[in-house]
Order: sequence, then C-alpha cells, then structure tokens
Amino acid sequence: MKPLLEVKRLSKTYDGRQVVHDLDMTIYPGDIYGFLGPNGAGKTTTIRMILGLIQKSSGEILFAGKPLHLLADPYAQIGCLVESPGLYHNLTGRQNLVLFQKLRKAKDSARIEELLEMVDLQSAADRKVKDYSLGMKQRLAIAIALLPNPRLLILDEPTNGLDPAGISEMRTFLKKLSEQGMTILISSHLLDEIEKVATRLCIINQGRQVAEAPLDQLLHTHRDLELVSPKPEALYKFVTDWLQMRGHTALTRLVDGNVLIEGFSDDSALLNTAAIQSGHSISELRIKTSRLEDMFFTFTEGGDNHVGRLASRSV
Ligand SMILES: Nc1ncnc2c1ncn2[C@@H]1O[C@H](COP(=O)(O)OP(=O)(O)OP(=O)(O)O)[C@@H](O)[C@H]1O
Repeated sequence: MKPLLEVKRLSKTYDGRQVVHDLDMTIYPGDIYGFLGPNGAGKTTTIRMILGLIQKSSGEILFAGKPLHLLADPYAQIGCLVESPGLYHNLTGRQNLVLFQKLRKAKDSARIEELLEMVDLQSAADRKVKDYSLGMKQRLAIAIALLPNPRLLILDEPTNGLDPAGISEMRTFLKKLSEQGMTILISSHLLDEIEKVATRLCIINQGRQVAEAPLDQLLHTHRDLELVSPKPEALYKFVTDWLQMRGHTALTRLVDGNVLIEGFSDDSALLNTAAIQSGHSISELRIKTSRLEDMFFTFTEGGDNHVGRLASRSV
C-alpha cells in the first residue's frame, strides 16, 4: 500500500533555535495516526508545516506521492481542525454548515445531512451553536472540515478542554469515521487516549522523533516477561546470564518474588526451554505488553524529557 502522507526529514528553526529535527512520518490510507508528545514537543509546529500554515525550514512533505505545494486545492484533500474552531455562534449548526459550503461555492443539502449524521448532530442541528457543548462545537468544526470530502483529516489536540464524556464521544466518533474509510492524523499529549484509537504512532520529544511504527509493533517490542518459579533467585541468575550471553540488553529484576524481564523482545519459548534444560523450574510465564506510557518513559529515559508534563491519563 502506498502512503497517503509522507513527511521526510522535516525541520523547523525559529530565530536560530531548531524546534523540529528531521522528522519522518508515514501515514497509510485508513490509519488513525497518533502524533504524541509532551507540551512544547513540536506537534503543532509540525502540523502547521504539513498544512502549509508556516514555512518548513527543510524536508519534504508528500501527499499521495506528490509534493504538497503542487496540489491544486490542498484543503479539499486535507481537512483540519487546528485551533479553536471559527464557528458562528449565533447561527445554528446546520446554518454554519450551509454557510461554509457556500464559501466553497458548493450547494449540496444531502451532503450537509450526511455530515450532521456522521458527527451525530442531527438532533441539535437547528439549535444555535452558542448553546452547544465544547464537544459538539468540535464535532461541528470537524463536519465543516469534512465538507469537501477530504482524504485526510488532521486534528490537533481535539480533546483539549473536553470533559470525560466529551473525550469518550470523540473517541467513538473517530473510530466511526475511520471505519467509513477516513485517514486521520491526531495529535495529543493524552497517552491513554491515543493508545485506544491509534493504528500507527509517532512519538516526539523536544522536537526529535523517538519512535514511528504501527502501534501493535511498538507494544510488541516493548513488552515485559514475568516468570514465576519456586526458586526465583536461582532463576534470576540464570536469566541474567542467558540474556547477557545472547547480547540482550533487557533489564531483569526480582519483583514480588517473580523474575521480571523488561523490554523482552526475544522468543519466550526459547528462554523457557533453556531454563528447563538447565534444571530450573518455571511454573508460570506471563507476557505483559507495556502500556504506551511505560514505552514513552523507555524511549525518553535519561534526558530532560519533560515527561512530568505529559498527561498519562485522559481520566
Ligand atoms: N512562532 C514561534 N516562534 C518561536 N518559537 C515558537 C513559535 N511557535 C512555537 N515555538 C516553539 O516551538 C516549540 C514547539 O512548540 P509547539 O507548539 O509546536 O509544541 P506542541 O508539541 O504543539 O506543544 P503544545 O501541546 O503545548 O501545543 C516550543 O518550544 C515553542 O515555544
């Protein structure tokens, strides 16, 4: 499958200070692409460059294989919600959609009904926007971005300011949109939220990419293995030596009387067989997939990484 959006070695420098460093992103059709990083990591700057709202300092941005600036009407291909939505609060939801459709010199009432249904605002369509909740306003703004039927939707921190119910509604909505074939790039500092919806992920920290891969793959290679044994100390020593012999860098610890291997990406059956052959008994072997939060700590360990400012729970 060919990527829909490719970002290659994208960089941005403000007044001599580089805030985005050689970023690579590959977004395939149908992805919910999570763009994750703490506050100030460079997410908005990157998104603004992708949307052509600010100039990139260097790098390439390709949409369906073509440089973005060669697209005839980029905003018909890429819908976005980047800042607080510019809605007309004294008009109803439906009137806002009609107005924005007119601005695009289009008239298609069936499309408006389709979008109201898609963002679950049919029953509130004739209420004034000033009476909408923030979540409803966000969804209306997304409906406006979807008016020209773009192939990619970019959402910068769409859950900012939403209450738990609003966050949950947004998640359901994004999944529904994705099932209907939309490709979505969503930036967030809410790890849990992204883990629940993303298919592919880019993690940045201080403008530098620390990971870019399918979510499954990232979680799989960053999993822990827990071994239960009647003689954990002896098993711990065996495991440490075995891993060292194989050049493995996974960290092994004794936790609550069990042997825990952090970040074990090797074959657990192989380790089990080796242990048994060396006379060790393993009564239970559990693979624990790391949560995104643990993974982020692993990736950014050791530096001044602003992790303290990274929200770990959506609620
Ligand atoms: N116009 C600008 N001039 C100078 N520096 C800027 C400008 N815009 C952003 N920056 C800096 O670039 C860095 C990245 O900011 P950016 O807003 O892209 O981060 P972010 O990951 O989107 O964070 P947040 O979630 O807080 O918006 C920050 O250090 C910020 O201060």
